[in-house]
Amino acid sequence: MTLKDLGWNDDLEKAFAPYRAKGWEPARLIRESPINFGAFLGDGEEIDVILCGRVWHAATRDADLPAVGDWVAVEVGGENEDNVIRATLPRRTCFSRKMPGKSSEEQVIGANVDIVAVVTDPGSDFNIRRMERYFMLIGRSGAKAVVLVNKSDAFPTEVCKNAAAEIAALWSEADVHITSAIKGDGLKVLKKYLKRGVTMCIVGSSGVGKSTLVNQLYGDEWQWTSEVNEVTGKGRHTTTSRELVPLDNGGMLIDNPGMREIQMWTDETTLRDSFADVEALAAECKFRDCRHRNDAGCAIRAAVDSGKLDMGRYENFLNLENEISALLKRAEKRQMAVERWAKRNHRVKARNLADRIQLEKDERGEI
Ligand SMILES: Nc1nc2c(ncn2[C@@H]2O[C@H](COP(=O)(O)OP(=O)(O)OP(=O)(O)O)[C@@H](O)[C@H]2O)c(=O)[nH]1
Ligand SMILES: [Zn+2]
Repeated sequence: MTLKDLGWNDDLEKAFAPYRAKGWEPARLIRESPINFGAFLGDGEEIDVILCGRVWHAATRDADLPAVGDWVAVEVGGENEDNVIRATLPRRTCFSRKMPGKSSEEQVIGANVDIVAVVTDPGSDFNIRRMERYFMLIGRSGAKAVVLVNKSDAFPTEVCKNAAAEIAALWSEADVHITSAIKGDGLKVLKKYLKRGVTMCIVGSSGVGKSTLVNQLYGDEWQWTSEVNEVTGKGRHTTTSRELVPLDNGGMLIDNPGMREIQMWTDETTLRDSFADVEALAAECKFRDCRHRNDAGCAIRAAVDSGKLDMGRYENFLNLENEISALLKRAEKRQMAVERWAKRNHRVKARNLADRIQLEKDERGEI
C-alpha cells in the first residue's frame, strides 16, 4: 500500500511541506479507540498514535479534532516512545451529524469521504423526504452522492425507473443507479467509483441491501453486518477495530456506528417534517402548553372541526411523539452503541496525561 492508495494527492503534499521539513510523516487515521488513534503510514504500516496537547487546544470545536479519515502529521517515536499527531491537514470533505440527543455539538463521522452511496429500494423504503435529508447531509459534506435504487429484480421496471427519476430530480449532482445486489450489478456500480485512493461510505435504511453489497466488496475475508456489538460498539465483522478499510481492488470504505445511525436520525426528522403544517398551526393555539386535545383556544382542534385538517392526520400528529419514541426504541441498541462511541471519542482527546498538563499550561498562558 502507498500514500496514493490511501488518497494522498498534490494538494495534501503541498500542505504537508512544512511538516516534512520537520521530519514528520503523513498518516491517515483509520480508527479511534479509548486510548489512542490507529493510523496507516504511507507504506501501509499500521501504527497507534496519540494526540498532542497543542493540536487538541487548537481545536475550538470537537468537530475540528482529528477523526477517522483525517490526514495528520505524525512524529514517529523511537523505541518505547509514542507516535504523536503534531498537526492535522485540511479536510477535503467532512461528513458529520449532530450528536445524539439534544446537544447541538457536531460529530464527525468521516473525514475526506469522496463518495456517499445511499441505498434504497423502489418499494417500502422509498421516501423522497428522507432522500432529501441524505442529500442535505451529503451536500454539506462536500462528498459526491451516489444512489442505488436496489432490489430491481423484485419490482417492475417502470416502478424502478419512476423512483430513480424522482430521486434524480431532487439533486442533479447525484448519480442514480437502478441495481440488484443479489444479481451482482450493485457491486459492479460501486466498483466503478472505487478507484485508487477513493474513500466511500454506504448509508441507507435497514434491509435495503447494504450488508449484501459490502460483503461482496470485501470478498470472503470479511463479513459485514450491521448488528452492533454491545461491548465494542462495532459490527461483528470487525476482527480488527478498523473503521476505515482498504479494499483489495482499490478504494476504501469507512464504516462506524455513527454512519449506521444516520438512518435513524433522518427518519426522525422526516417524520417530524411531514407534520410541519400542523406544527405551524400549534403556534396559534391560545396556550403555549396546549396539548391539542380538548384545550380551550386550540388552533389545531379548530382546524379539525372546520374540516381544514383531516381527522386521521390529526390523530397521527397526536401520536407522533409515541411513534418517534418507538422508532428510537427499536433502534435503542444502535443508539447506545453510538453514544458509547461518541463518549469514547471524547475520552481519546483528553486521555493522555502529558497532553492534559500541556493543555492546562496553554490555558494559563504558560509556555
Ligand atoms: N430481491 C432482492 N433482495 C435483496 C437484494 N439485496 C439484498 N436483498 C435482501 O434483502 C435483505 C436485507 O439485505 P441486507 O443486505 O441485510 O440489508 P441491510 O441494508 O444491510 O440491512 P441491515 O442489516 O438491517 O442494516 C436480505 O434478505 C437480502 O438478501 C436485491 O438486490 N434484491
Ligand atoms: Zn392546541
